[in-house]
Amino acid sequence: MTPAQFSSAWQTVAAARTRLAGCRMTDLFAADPQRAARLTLDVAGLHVDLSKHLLDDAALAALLALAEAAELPRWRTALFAGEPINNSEGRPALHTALRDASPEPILVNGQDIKPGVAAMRRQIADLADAVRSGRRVGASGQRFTRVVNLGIGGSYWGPALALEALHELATPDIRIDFVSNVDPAPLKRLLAQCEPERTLFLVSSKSFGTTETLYNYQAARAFMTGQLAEGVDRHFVAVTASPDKARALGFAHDAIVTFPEWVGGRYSLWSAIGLPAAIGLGAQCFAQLLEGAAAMDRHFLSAPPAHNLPLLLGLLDVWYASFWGFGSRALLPYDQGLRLLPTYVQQLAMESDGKGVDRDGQPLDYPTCPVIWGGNGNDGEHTFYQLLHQGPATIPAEFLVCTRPDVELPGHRQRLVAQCLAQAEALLTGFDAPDKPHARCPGNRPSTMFLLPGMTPQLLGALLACHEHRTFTSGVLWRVNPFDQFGVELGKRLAGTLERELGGQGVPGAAHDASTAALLDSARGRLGD
Ligand SMILES: O=P(O)(O)OC[C@H]1O[C@](O)(CO)[C@@H](O)[C@@H]1O
Repeated sequence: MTPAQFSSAWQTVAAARTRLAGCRMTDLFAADPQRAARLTLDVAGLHVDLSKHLLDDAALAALLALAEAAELPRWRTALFAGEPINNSEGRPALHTALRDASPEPILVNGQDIKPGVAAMRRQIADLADAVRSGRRVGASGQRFTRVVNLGIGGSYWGPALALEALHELATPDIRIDFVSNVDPAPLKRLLAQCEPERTLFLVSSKSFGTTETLYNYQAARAFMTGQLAEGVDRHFVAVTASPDKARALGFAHDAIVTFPEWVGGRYSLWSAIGLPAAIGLGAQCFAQLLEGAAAMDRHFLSAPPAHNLPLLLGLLDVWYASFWGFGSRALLPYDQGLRLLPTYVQQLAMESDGKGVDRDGQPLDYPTCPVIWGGNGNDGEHTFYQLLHQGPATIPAEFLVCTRPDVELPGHRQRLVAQCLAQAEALLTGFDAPDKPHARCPGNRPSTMFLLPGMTPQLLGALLACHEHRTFTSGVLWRVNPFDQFGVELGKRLAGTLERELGGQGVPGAAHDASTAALLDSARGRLGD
């Protein structure tokens, strides 16, 4: 791609946007009876309707041309081949290799990584089986009935989401808990409830340098040391890409499960970070999750662009954020088990594409990642949908509902599906009330609809991989590096300084703005009480 080609393709999309300024989606449907069918895809078990979007064929063609001009096919090949596309950190982003069952080698620095991946998968399966079967027990010989994952961000959301989404498949014999943040209350409450002899802690951190996780580890370790006469080590396993740091904290070689540095934190569910899910759901179920993701990988690699689900979703994300100026996107699962999906995607998309400079550090002159937000769709109807329907801003919505047989509580699922479909219809068609402006819904608000036939490990894997690849697609079009996250570092550094100051230590060179200095003084007095 030359900058001129890219810029010309960008201008063509901008012109399409200008042309569609007053377009009504209902007119697009009226002009093309096949629109719904043409813009609905069935991929890896996901049935996805993309027809309710502010997009006609010419605009779609312009977006597809922009993807070509941004060299999306070349970047996609580079992603899967393990090229160091995370250029600021000089490494590949090979989450796809974690679920690739093909025999072809993938070389990183001249070495085939596949045997290492296979060994990690065996280690995950062995540990999960050992805990579930009671082969691995605590210091007093008792089976583990509770596993506590200490980890945050990517070392938390993925396994927590998988366990909630697939709760029907989880063993009732082992309770899996997560403690992520450094707020003392959740860990204290959990420690008060747990039976130390039957509790296993997983200390999950790619870097093994994340303060929240290390604080929680130290507290949990101190608690267990006070409770058990001996054998505390048997109750802690480190899951990390930095085994040296775990060893430095006293973890023995056989108490460390490692995964490769080239797995990004927010892409790490498929690695040993998925261990809580493998223990709760079983190794076979975990393997099926990876199979589903691999099916989406194959689709993303091989489907023609106009029928490629993650690619089209990524294009729509760019279309709305950069060309229409829509500043947020709502994820609305009508499924209690997918309660954490918006948060998971929030980290995935916002930490990946929330950038203001391109891969080479040059400032961008267009908006990139919108704010991703959302929550359970049915609860949302009674909480924030008012703003979706009548607020002044357009917020593209993404609905998801499972259409499995209505047998759990007769009538409930049918009603749930009806409500989900109704909201998308209402956003599209709106409601005219000439004499009552406060009752008028403008409509013409875009949405995507995902129908899933149920919730299985394969479907969940495909869904999450779809979000990964759409995030990658939009990142390529925005020309950002989706695999670093330097923006989170500044706050961590400042917190280190403030923490020492709150503790009464002087920090040479520390200087604060007047507001922070005053707050520091107030807080210092109160913390000391
Ligand atoms: O797994 P780690 O290294 O503890 O990091 C936790 C999270 O912190 C982040 O680095 C952001 O601070 C995320 O990218 C990551 O998922």
